[in-house]
Amino acid sequence: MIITLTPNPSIDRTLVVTRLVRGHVHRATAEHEEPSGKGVNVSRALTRNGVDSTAVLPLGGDEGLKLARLLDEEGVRYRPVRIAGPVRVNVSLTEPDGLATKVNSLGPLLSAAEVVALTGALAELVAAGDWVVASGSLPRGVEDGYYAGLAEVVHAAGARFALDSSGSALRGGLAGRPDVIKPNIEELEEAVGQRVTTVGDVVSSATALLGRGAGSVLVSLGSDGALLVTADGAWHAQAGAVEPKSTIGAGDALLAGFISAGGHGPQALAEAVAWGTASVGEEGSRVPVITDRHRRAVVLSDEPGRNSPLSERAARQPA
Ligand SMILES: Nc1ncnc2c1ncn2[C@@H]1O[C@H](COP(=O)(O)OP(=O)(O)OP(=O)(O)O)[C@@H](O)[C@H]1O
Ligand SMILES: O=P(O)(O)OC[C@@]1(O)O[C@H](CO)[C@@H](O)[C@@H]1O
Repeated sequence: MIITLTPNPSIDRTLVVTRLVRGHVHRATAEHEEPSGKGVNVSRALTRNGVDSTAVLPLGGDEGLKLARLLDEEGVRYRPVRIAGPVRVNVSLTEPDGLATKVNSLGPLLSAAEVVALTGALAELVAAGDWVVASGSLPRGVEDGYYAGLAEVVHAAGARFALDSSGSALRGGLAGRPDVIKPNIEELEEAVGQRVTTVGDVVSSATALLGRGAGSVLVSLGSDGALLVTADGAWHAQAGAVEPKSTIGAGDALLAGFISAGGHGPQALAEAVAWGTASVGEEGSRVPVITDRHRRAVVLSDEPGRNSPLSERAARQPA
């Protein structure tokens, strides 16, 4: 089974606006809400595509009740850990071209007992052969080394551990020797302290993270697809740039696809990119149904063109 753990889940509220102007009052032309947080999105994508998954998450307050109801509506299986503080609400302001401006709330402060209960809930569920995907920011009250400790619990049970986080939570998690990590370009740069502008830079930065404990590194590159870097080599997969409706949660869909296909090797990378590409065709944090059309669009290469510039970086260069 694939278990996800999201220490800081959210309700994602999307407000569609015609054009965002700083300092102005905006009237939403449409709005919707989804149950979210990175690991929750992974479980939702797996469930929507018929892959067995359980989401472990802290739930508190009226927002926690609402999140549970939204998960029930999507048929997502979850194991709630009751906490005193309310689940956060993250807001996205989305413009017609798909560009989203996002404000993520801090989330609740977890007590020491609540943190122990969260880890305990996972420890009870995990069994040999499972994958555990731990994702997202750590709420207040949870130490930077939390994901490393979680990795130890997972490995002791004979299961494998995937980590998708950022900043000090990601850096701290490397000590637990996660089997796979899934940074995007900014998270990769932040983890190695170096700017990344070409495919070659991605490979060398990801290789540095292998040296710091990661078993493999799946780097999401936005419209350039994704790179998988392991001790055995590097592979690139891409399905061609599309006009995105929303890229929120695309990285979560990518990771869901990768783990659903076994969590290692080039074929899992190709499946991951099919899921990531399908995701950008959905609004807000909605999760996609993956079809053979998405799979056929993926081009896999075992010789990534190292001098190729990253499109998202090139787009930001001064003219
Ligand atoms: N414009 C695009 N065209 C085609 N595919 C895209 C585009 N943007 C993203 N993708 C697909 O989605 C995957 C994940 O995207 P991205 O790199 O933006 O993830 P992310 O920053 O981790 O996202 P998030 O944190 O919001 O989940 C990419 O690896 C790619 O397969
Ligand atoms: O604040 P975190 O935990 O880093 O990220 C949370 C979040 O931005 O990630 C998901 C997209 O990946 C969203 O659904 C959610 O709002």
